[in-house]
Amino acid sequence: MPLLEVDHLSVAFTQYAKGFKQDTSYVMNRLSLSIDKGEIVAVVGSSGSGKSLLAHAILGILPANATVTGTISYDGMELSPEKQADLRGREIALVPQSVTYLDPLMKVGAQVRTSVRQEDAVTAQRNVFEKFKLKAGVEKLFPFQLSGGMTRRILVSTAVLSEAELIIADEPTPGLDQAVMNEALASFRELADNGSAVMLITHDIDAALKIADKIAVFYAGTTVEIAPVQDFSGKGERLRHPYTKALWRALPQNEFLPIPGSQPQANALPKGCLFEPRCSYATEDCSKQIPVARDVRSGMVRCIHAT
Ligand SMILES: Nc1ncnc2c1ncn2[C@@H]1O[C@H](COP(=O)(O)OP(=O)(O)OP(=O)(O)O)[C@@H](O)[C@H]1O
Ligand code: NI
Repeated sequence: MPLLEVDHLSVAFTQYAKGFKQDTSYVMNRLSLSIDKGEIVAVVGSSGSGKSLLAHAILGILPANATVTGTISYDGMELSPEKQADLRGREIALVPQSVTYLDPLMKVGAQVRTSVRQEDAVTAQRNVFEKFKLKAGVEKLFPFQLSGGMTRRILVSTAVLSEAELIIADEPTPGLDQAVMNEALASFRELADNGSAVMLITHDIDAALKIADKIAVFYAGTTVEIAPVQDFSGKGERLRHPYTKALWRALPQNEFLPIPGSQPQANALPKGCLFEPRCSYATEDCSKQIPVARDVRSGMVRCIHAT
């Protein structure tokens, strides 16, 4: 049984437009994803594809104007808002994408120690700070005295020390130098190897490939493919979805070929396959309806042509 199971999750936002008119945009559509204990699933996809929304939906911290349908189960139990509040920060830890999550009025050392479960919180905190090259004096600083990179290292330290069962890291590496970034990635791998489940949200496919077991590819609010990391090799022959293949070929070390066009906006989604307008393999059937998620070669794909 997976530790986390997201099934047919949809999120819509209702906003008041001019006058009393309501405007609803469907930003996440029937998204399914699961993570086992001991596993790292990397979530990749362009800006606005719904990665942070998924993280916030799992933690139960979406804004009040969001309407959610579908289910999120944790350890076999469907999550309710009460249950989410109970698990948050204890069993489920978030490394937030925004660095504004720290308490501005509390010194960072003390702040990080509130999530430590071990007996000697001070020693545990100091060891992790040292690992992430945060100097001895840093624990006495307030959040406003930190650089962006330092703040991110502190957020990662908090998650590492929490010993949470599920760690959701939303873009944890921007602003980190190569050595610290490798240290952070290694820490996530270590947490998984010790039995936690890790969701790593990132733009950095290279980083994802270094430590993840599976890669989930998001496009316009849904997963178009979930593939084992091993499938990201060669010319991408083993990948299932044309978008994933295109992402792989767009990497500098491969052909560096960009994909023409752009991801559709939530209020103007195509009727059929969301990638159809940009897909070089598209046929007439592709624009008829959204392809269902299918299991193909120990992965998942939403493309009627995938084999
Ligand atoms: N409170 C909100 N009201 C309306 N729309 C929202 C709200 N929050 C997010 N959205 C929309 O939901 C979509 C997905 O946003 P999300 O933050 O999940 O993207 P992302 O994949 O995390 O992007 P990035 O890589 O830039 O972090 C975007 O189109 C965004 O504009
Ligand atoms: Ni995001």
